[in-house]
Amino acid sequence: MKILIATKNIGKVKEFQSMFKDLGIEVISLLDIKNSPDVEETGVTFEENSIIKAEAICSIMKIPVIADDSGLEVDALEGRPGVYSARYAGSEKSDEANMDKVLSELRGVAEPNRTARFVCALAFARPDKKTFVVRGTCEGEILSERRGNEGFGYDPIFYLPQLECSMAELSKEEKNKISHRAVALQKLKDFISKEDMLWQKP
Ligand SMILES: O=c1nc[nH]c2c1ncn2[C@H]1C[C@H](O)[C@@H](COP(=O)(O)OP(=O)(O)OP(=O)(O)O)O1
Ligand SMILES: [Mg+2]
Repeated sequence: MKILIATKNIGKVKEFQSMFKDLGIEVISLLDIKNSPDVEETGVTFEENSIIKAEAICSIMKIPVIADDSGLEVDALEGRPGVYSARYAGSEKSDEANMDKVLSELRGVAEPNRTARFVCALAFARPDKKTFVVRGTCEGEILSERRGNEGFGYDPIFYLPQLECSMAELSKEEKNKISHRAVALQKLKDFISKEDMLWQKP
């Protein structure tokens, strides 16, 4: 079985591949499809954007699609960069420039006020069915400099107090146990298996 993830972010694709491996499900993405469209993220919430991306690609491809809209919410910045996380420092979508911008905006902010969370909305769109959307979060703090080389995006500046390391210091397997994406995907799996049980009722 194959599932299409409506994303062009290689970091997300690798995490989904790893998280679906145990189910024997092969993950493909928009990076495997020639001339796949860029869907504009016009929503104001993660949920809205994930639904827009999933439904746009589902209506073109006519197969079930999962889309991920995710980002970083920093409390001292009133929730920014939020849904603008990917384009925070400009439309060219640079992880390095985005991290630099958050670090400089938080310069001088003391540790107890550097709380933040990663948020992930996953929308599951299917032809002729109602789209289902879930949210997962992961709480942490913003470091004052980068730590670690794993993961992608804002991982090097995101500190996990319980684990006493940054998200970029975790292996892929460790990140996929605790991340916002893993929490959301578990909710989606629960939904899909419940639905399966309903179908199987005599
Ligand atoms: O686990 C994560 N670890 C670190 N950073 C993360 C993570 N998850 C999302 N992020 C950041 C990356 C990007 O700045 C934004 C997502 O933006 P978002 O529009 O959902 O994704 P994207 O434009 O890279 O790819 P696409 O829209 O094709 O799925 O949040
Ligand atoms: Mg995007």
